Amino acid sequence: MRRKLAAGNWKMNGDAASLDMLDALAEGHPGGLVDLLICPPFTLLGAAATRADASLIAIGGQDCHAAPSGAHTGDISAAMLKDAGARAVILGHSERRSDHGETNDMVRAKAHAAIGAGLTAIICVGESLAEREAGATLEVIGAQLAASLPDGATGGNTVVAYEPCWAIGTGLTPSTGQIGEVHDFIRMQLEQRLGEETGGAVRLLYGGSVKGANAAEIFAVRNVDGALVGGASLKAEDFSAIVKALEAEAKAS
Ligand SMILES: O=C[C@H](O)COP(=O)(O)O
Repeated sequence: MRRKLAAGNWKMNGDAASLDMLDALAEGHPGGLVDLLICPPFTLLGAAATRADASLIAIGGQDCHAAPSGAHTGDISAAMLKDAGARAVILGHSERRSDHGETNDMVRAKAHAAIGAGLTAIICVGESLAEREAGATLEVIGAQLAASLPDGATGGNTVVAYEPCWAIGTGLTPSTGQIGEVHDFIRMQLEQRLGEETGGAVRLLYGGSVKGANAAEIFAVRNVDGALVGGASLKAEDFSAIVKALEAEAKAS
């Protein structure tokens, strides 16, 4: 049985006052029915980890460098994330792929660094609108997954997030049928590559305009084990509505 995971990606948002949401989130969800992860910007990571220390909320980074240390101005290593209190790191988000030209090979190298440092690697994949309209979604996702997935991936060290680029921050979401098709496909690819047991243990998150209003129907889709949430993870109230829907699904399944 895969534990469900609600992960929040604050992207380039938030300041010290934003950390108050961690207290509210912990207070609203004390039971540990699902896993909770918040990924603030690097500047808030240490403070967030300290603030969340007494709660069941894990803190994660939004990126790391593939090298363990060295002359890489402006970058952060996986070990530095770990040292600051992170337990996971998002890798290959479409905004990193488009803003910074990150390739599948780079994502895979970063994932090896993350796992080596004891972090869970959250590998993001997703098609553009043009790719979906061209009927190439599964081909694109399959290629990204094959080349980005780290060697030695397990349910313990790797999570895969499906985030269609056209659904991120737009208010648009794929139909539940479209989400199910991609998640079933990713599950099949994972089982083929890692074996049924290990491939079946890797959690699959959906990301892209998840809100309290659409969370329940998305979480009911087979092979959706939770969400990677952007905008709606900044406020405790918004994120909590999503977590409640995931808790309800966890209870039902
Ligand atoms: O990492 C999160 C995703 O990019 C989703 O962002 P969003 O919930 O603001 O659409």
